[in-house]
Amino acid sequence: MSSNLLSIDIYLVFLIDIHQADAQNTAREAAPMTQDPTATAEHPAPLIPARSWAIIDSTLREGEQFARGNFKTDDKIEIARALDAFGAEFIEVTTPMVSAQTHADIRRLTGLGLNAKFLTHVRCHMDDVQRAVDTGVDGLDLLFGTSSFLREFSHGKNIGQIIDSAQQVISWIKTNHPDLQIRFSAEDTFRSEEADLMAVYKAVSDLGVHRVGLADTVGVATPRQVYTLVREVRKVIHAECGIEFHGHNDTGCAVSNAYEAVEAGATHIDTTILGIGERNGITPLGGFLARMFTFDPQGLIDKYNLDLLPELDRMIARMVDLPIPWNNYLTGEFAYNHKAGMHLKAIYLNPGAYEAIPPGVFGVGRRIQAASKVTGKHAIAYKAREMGLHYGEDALRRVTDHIKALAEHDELDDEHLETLLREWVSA
Ligand SMILES: CC(=O)SCCNC(=O)CCNC(=O)[C@H](O)C(C)(C)COP(=O)(O)OP(=O)(O)OC[C@H]1O[C@@H](n2cnc3c(N)ncnc32)[C@H](O)[C@@H]1OP(=O)(O)O
Ligand SMILES: O=C(O)CCC(=O)C(=O)O
Ligand SMILES: [Mg+2]
Repeated sequence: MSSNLLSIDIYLVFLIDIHQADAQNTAREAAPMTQDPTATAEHPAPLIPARSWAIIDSTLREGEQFARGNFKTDDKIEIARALDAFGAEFIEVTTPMVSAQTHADIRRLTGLGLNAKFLTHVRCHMDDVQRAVDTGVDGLDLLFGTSSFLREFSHGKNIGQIIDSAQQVISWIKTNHPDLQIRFSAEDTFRSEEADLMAVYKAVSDLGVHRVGLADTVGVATPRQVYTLVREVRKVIHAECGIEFHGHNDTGCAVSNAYEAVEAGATHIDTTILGIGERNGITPLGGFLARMFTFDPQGLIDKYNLDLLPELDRMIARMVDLPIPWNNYLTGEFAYNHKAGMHLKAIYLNPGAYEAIPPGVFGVGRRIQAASKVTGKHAIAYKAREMGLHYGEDALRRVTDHIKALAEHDELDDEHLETLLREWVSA
């Protein structure tokens, strides 16, 4: 055989280089956030620290409103345990008003002794709240639609009546169940009048709710609108009152909108695993984490067991009997597929050249697709070296061109490429 065998040492050094580059990529620091009092010159604060926001995962509430979300008791327990193992701070469950079985399931879930706090999503109505308080949840997520659409076609109440109901319900909870967290959300926030919203948010904040919610119920808000409104709401509520954002994905902005909400000061973001929910769903857990990872990698690594994300996505895909989308954030089949020659040259030297987030952190691997018409000589040389083969410059050019020409007509898989490279050397 005429090729020089690449020694195992060189091969290992090469692999280690890739892993070191991954680690550097993970630990790279984002721009400093000047208003963070803990920041120092040596340890500048990340742009958006992960400790400034929490996840309210609503797979067991919004996710039950997904076309194929019909979770049985055992499914709910599996989902809750998996979210808890992942480190989700809050788990939102459906209202106990749905059925006696749902009521019993919530009690079962809250009895599991998990670290995550359970919240149940209920209408702003005494019947619902009284049914919810004996389920063992940590908090109640109240809502009332404030847009003219929902005032006219859903519940028929005006803003004054909404505030009166909120007062009755919130006062009752605070008097009778002072340990419960209370959140009040203005459903369809982004199609509501700003003056109405401010009146409602100020009233419920004065009544002592722990969080107010902004809901982009039909997925119509733009990132700039979300940013602006969160800032405005901040001005009328008490300093200790949190802000939650819930965003649908009808116009493809659910992740961007959640990010803008956090940037503007939101403290809680609603997500579901794989983004399942009414219509085409809400902010997906994985997509939101991918977005936020780039600002504070270490903060996310400290807060969550990120490498469990693929298991969460697989679990929900199995339960709703759908595949994980091929282009899903982080866990899609091709989310870390590298193919073009110019990319492959750089990726072998440092994966960070074409990856914003190291896949290993989220428990996924990358795929190098070296055999295609868009490949290049560096990729072929690397692939050959992995196999212990070495080509001179002319031979490398020729074998590369041969592979490119073949790939114009045929799909070449790894096995085919390896056979071809081996035969080329011994020919
Ligand atoms: C955008 C969202 O995702 S909001 C959350 C949606 N979640 C759900 O709907 C939970 C699942 N729902 C259910 O199981 C049922 O709809 C129930 C048990 C809540 C109510 O069932 P029903 O009594 O049969 O009423 P139905 O669902 O047909 O109508 C909704 C009722 O809620 C009322 N309503 C709507 N929003 C609110 C609110 N925020 N606060 C109080 N009442 C409300 C409506 O006025 C209507 O009551 P009405 O018949 O007295 O006018
Ligand atoms: O309660 C909320 O804030 C959100 C309710 C909801 O699912 C929505 O408005 O889309
Ligand atoms: Mg929703």
